[in-house]
Amino acid sequence: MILTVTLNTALDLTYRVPALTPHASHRVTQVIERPGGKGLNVARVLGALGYETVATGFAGGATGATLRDLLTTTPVRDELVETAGPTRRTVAVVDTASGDTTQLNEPGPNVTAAEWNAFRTRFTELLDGTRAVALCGSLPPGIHVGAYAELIRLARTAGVPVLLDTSGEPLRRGIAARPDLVKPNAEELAQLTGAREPHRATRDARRRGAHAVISSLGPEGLLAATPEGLWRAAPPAAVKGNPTGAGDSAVAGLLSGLVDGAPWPDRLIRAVALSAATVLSPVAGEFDATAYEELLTRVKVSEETP
Ligand SMILES: O=P(O)(O)OC[C@@]1(O)O[C@H](CO)[C@@H](O)[C@@H]1O
Repeated sequence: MILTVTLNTALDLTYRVPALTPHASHRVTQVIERPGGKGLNVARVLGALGYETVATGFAGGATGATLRDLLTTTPVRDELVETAGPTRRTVAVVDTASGDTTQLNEPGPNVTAAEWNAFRTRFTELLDGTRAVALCGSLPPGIHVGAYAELIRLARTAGVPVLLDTSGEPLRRGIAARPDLVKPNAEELAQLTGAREPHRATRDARRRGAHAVISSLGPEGLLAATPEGLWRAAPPAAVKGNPTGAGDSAVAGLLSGLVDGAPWPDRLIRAVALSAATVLSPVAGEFDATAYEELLTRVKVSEETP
């Protein structure tokens, strides 16, 4: 079983408008509602690929109830812990004319110390029988910045490989707890290391404690610094669409490769193919299955000199 953690789950709304203009009023031509937050997207992609997947984190209020209702329509097992505060909403506004997406993320509920303790107990129980765990997304208010570092230590004690995908101070502290994998994007990596050049930033992030660092370079694919070598993986051509959730699908690809014991180049091919196939689908947490199968044969991986 693969476990995903989303401490700040979200009811994701995707709005499509003909053309987004600042200071103007818009008619929304399409509304899509999905259970979201980065870890839930990862879980939904893994579930669609046929992996037994469990999602934990927090959910509360009317938005939390809707999110949990929607989750029952997916293969993902719901192990979310109830909060008194309501789950946030996020809005992705897709501009049909330009193809660009604008993202608006609410901060999330104020999680209490008692709720955090209940979550930690559930997380520790779930680690028994878990083959890999992913910790994903922002922290809701009330959760301490070292929360991911704490969960990484619990996973490591239980002998479960752990992947971290977050940003800012939670990423800095999390890396120091020595996760097996981190997947920052180029901007998050630059903020963490102060280095803009991707090779330098990726190597620097590894020195801070992560066993392997997979940096997403947007349409240019992934750069991976691992104990076995340095690789670059890229899609055959840039894909146009909604990039929301592309990074989460890359995480799903990396986790599927990890639990299958696939070599690094294969893991990267899956991650890039899933990521591109997600850009081609209208919403995060879903992918174009036909494009995915085709991309698996066309993603290019090259070994780089350190
Ligand atoms: O505020 P966070 O947790 O960093 O990001 C939340 C979020 O924008 O990320 C996903 C795309 O990766 C969306 O589905 C989701 O709601």
